[in-house]
Amino acid sequence: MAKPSRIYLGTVIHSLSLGCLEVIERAAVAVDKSGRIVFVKDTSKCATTADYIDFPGAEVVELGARILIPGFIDGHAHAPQQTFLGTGMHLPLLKWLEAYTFPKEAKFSDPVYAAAHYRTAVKRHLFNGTTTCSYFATIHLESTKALVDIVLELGQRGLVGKVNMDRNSPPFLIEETDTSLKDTQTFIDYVLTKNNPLVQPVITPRFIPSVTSPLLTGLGQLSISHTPPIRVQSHLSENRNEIAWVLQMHPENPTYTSVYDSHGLLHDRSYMAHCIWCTQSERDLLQSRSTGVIHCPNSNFSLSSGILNVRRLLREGIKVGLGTDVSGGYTPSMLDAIRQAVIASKMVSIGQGSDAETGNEGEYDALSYAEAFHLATMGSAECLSLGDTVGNFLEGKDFDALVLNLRAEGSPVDVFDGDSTLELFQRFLFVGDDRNIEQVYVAGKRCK
Ligand SMILES: Nc1nc2[nH]cnc2c(=O)[nH]1
Ligand SMILES: [Zn+2]
Repeated sequence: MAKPSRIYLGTVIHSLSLGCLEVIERAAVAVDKSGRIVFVKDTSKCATTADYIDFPGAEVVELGARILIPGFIDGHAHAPQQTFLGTGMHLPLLKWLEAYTFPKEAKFSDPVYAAAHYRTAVKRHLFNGTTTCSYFATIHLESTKALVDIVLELGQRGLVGKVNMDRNSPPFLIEETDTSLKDTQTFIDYVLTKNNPLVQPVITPRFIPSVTSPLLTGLGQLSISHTPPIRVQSHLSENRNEIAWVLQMHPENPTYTSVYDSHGLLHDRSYMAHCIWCTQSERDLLQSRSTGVIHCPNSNFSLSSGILNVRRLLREGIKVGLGTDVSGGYTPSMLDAIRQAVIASKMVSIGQGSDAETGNEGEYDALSYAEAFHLATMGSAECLSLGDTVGNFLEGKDFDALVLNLRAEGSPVDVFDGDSTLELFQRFLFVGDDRNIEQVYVAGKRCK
């Protein structure tokens, strides 16, 4: 057993599998000096206190009534888009990209501007309890390197992608095919040379309309030229006009999903945002490639894209995680993603005439709070190929954790006598905010 260097005493809640929460009212969580979890013990089952606190040199941290949960994992966010968060929400995807996104992202050609604004964005995610975030940057190499440096400096766990765009883009935000591929290679080398597991590169073609076939092919080859393959993230089947455009551009492919697949971009280290309108054959393809789906409900509502049937994906054995899609979604809060995922699933359920009262395991059953929490932690971890490292408090994983205080100064949550731990937890999920997230840890290091 590794030597505990710190032992947290408090209430633990984490997700072991979809819908299966473990609650330990009085737990001891031991963390070693490299930030790994040494053990999680239910102190009520220990014969003596020596079993969980008596370790030479270990600091004991008493959390009292505070609750310890795993950090949130945002499977899809655009770091430059924090600069126009909450604006342009009256437009659908393609118009929003033209009017808001592309002009704002062009400003990130300046690495100094980029560094200042990336710092604001990363802090905001971190302070909202996002311990791991999968970021899209922009097409700009130096600025994307700056994002990597900031993620490392602030202590977050980040998957970072230099965006590729070599067609159908405005003149102020487009690359040559060769430059795009070369810069992606340089970026990957830059991140891998850091030799820090907290930050990893992701191959990030923006979406099919923005990337030519030769570039997609080059990116697919680049991904599998590494062992294990470099992760791939993109957007898939988000908006119906986008899908029609892709099918018109790629008559050689039967579906949007098969365009990615035929360029070697779908594998078990790929994850695609949205996938709202994927047909059965596309879902079968995602499942057979073990590619994950990142559900971004706020964005799907805000850009009027559609409502994903998450239950169906889960029943079909497809990996599902949650994302904010800042700023298609108007908040970096994963608590909001949890809430909106629950509401989206209820809208699907109601639309199908499902009777929520029956509780039958149907194709359209809404998500429970425990299931939505699972998607925001373990679900995203599995999509991002981080399931063995983070997502819950199993021994040997990294201690990526949030300390919740429901009685914090200015808290939006009222606490009443007799509230059970699970009632308090549900209230945090639906009513709480960053004021309740008192402490944030990534690999054992405090970042808030
Ligand atoms: N939501 C969202 N969809 C996209 N599709 C292509 N680019 C984007 C983007 O920046 N946001
Ligand atoms: Zn997005």
